[in-house]
Amino acid sequence: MSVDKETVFLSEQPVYVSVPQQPELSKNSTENPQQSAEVINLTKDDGTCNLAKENGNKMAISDDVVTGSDSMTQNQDGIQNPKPHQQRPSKRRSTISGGFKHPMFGKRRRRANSESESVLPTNFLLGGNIFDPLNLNSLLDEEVNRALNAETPKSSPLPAKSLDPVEILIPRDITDPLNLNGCTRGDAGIVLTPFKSGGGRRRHRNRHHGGIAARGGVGRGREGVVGGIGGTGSIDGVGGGGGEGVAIEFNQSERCLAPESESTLVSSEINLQNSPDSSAIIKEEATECNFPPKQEVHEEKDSTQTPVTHASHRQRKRKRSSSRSENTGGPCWYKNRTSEPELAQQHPPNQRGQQRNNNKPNPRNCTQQKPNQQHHHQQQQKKKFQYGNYNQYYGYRNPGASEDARIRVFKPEWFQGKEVLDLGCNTGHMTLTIAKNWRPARIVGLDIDRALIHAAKQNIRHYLSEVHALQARKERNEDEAPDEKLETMEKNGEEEDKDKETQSEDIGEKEEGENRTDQIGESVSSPNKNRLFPVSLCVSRGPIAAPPLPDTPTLPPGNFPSNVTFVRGNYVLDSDVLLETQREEFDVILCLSVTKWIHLNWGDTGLRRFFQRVYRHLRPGGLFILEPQPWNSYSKRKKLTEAIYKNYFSIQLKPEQFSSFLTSEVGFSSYELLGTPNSSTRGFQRPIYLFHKGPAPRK
Ligand SMILES: C[S@@+](CC[C@H](N)C(=O)[O-])C[C@H]1O[C@@H](n2cnc3c(N)ncnc32)[C@H](O)[C@@H]1O
Repeated sequence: MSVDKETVFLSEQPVYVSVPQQPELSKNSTENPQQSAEVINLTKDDGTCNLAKENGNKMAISDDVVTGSDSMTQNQDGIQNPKPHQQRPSKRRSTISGGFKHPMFGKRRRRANSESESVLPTNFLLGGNIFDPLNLNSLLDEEVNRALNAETPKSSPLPAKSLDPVEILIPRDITDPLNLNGCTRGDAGIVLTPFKSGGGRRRHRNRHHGGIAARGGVGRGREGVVGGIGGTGSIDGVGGGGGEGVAIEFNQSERCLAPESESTLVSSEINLQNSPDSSAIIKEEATECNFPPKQEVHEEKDSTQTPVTHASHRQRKRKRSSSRSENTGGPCWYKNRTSEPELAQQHPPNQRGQQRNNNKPNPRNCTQQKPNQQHHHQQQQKKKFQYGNYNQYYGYRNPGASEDARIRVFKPEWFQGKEVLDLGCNTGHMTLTIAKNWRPARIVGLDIDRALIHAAKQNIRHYLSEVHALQARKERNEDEAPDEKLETMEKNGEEEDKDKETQSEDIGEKEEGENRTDQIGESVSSPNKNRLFPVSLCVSRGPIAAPPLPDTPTLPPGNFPSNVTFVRGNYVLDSDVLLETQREEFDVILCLSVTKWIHLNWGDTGLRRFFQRVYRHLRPGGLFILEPQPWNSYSKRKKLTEAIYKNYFSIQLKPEQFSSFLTSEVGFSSYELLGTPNSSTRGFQRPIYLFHKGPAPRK
């Protein structure tokens, strides 16, 4: 309750009120608790007002303090206290404007119905009283508040302050807090909960990480098989010295999608949750040629559109920080959560994070790692990517899921209707782009890393969903009744006109207008509107599952996705003898940014064998597309494993000698430089060569 605002002095004389400055008030009120106490007593604990009882009906109500020599006395401390005054009840008091007039005193308004006596409220909350029912005075000043509310009526207690932090939900896009513009820009609909990192709203691991794995998480049941593409041909080589040395079996039909279940979930985690380590290393790799550090990507992609491993900047950041919190002894719940330990083990914290941790022992650490354990951990971590098997490779290579610039130096006719092998396909984005856009009769993505192959298989569905969306749009345009078509055209025209007024004349303008109309049609007026997953559900439930893969027999051969297969295997054979068994099988073989890893892991011998196998694997007239990493990029990776270290120092066949080796020793008839495609990360800007295998010799 407030002293200054509600000070009530009882006097025989009318009291006049002035308004002194606030600081004095607060001083008085705090320095003279006695005075306050008297005033506080005006309201009983039970909330009833005692004025009438104690002082009859004589009182003055001041908005501040009663002043005037006759109205002030000095107390023992020399502080002026107002003299008690008797007051004539009927005389209207002069108060400052807005001051409270006690309904019982002063000039009363005549009531129409004199029978009904006014009934004063007796119960107040939050420190309020009859003079300041809402306890607004407490807002005036911290000190005043403290003094005034030192004691409040029992019936009107102050609320106990909650110790729980207030949860604040911050929309990703402040200009579109409800994400009405669509679930674009990554996980735009996800809100942050700054205080409750451990609880509250948490990212659901299988829902909205964008991309296929997330969709896979939503999908149920067994997926269809991607056309029996494994086919009849055979890459019957035997797994080589590195990796798991598993033979590549092309004889069986390869199931392109694992049954949707745990494996899908694991995959999504691998790609979207637990990849900080990988990204850190890729980043290093991209910068290892003395290039400036990679630009951070701020563009966020539609979460429903972002395939696995096209992790957005924000996702990566989050991952990095989650990894960091783990490294720095984050809360124990992380490790205790079911399924997390396995993942944590799969993707151990990055080295830098651990070093940070070494310096600052964290008392919250659940289990402190011993130094040699940590060393082991680091070794494990390094081994993890010893083949360049980064699981966020494309996120860094093509930030924001942008187009892979390398595709521009390729010609569609090299692939159309051809049999293609993509060596070291990683999560399959290049493979899938070619499969979808250029319709090779068959394209096989091969990688040594099982998890990457699994992710690549999941990514088929993502690319397929794009195809479906395109088809749906086409169908809709065809289905549209003439009237509707006209309407749409009118709408288009209106939009374009508006655009023209406000935008500069550029060619993208019209396309944008059309797109928007498409989207409007899709979500509002289209008969097929239910094909589009509503934005609100995207936000609340995560993106819709990508379409399941169709059954092979229903698809014509060469059509996407029946033309694509992913296979796990090591392309480096165990011995040269095995080369003899290699049959011609492909028209085109891609080897993009793989040679360094072959070279480091298997040395010159392994790389030579690798090239020999490629040559033998190609049909006459075949093409070998090669993007080698430069020699100066090798040194940073030389300490990954002992074998790599040894190999690094024994390498004689440097990348700049590859072309002459391939033509003079392996047998390629000619080669050409296709170009050095631009990359936002200069470390990825590498020359790409095309080697020709000569035609079959005439018999
Ligand atoms: C740096 S990534 C390049 C990815 C892809 N070719 C591109 O540039 O778009 C290298 C890939 O080669 C794979 N790899 C390394 N050694 C391999 C081998 N012996 N056999 C098959 N794949 C291998 C790695 O797992 C990794 O995914």
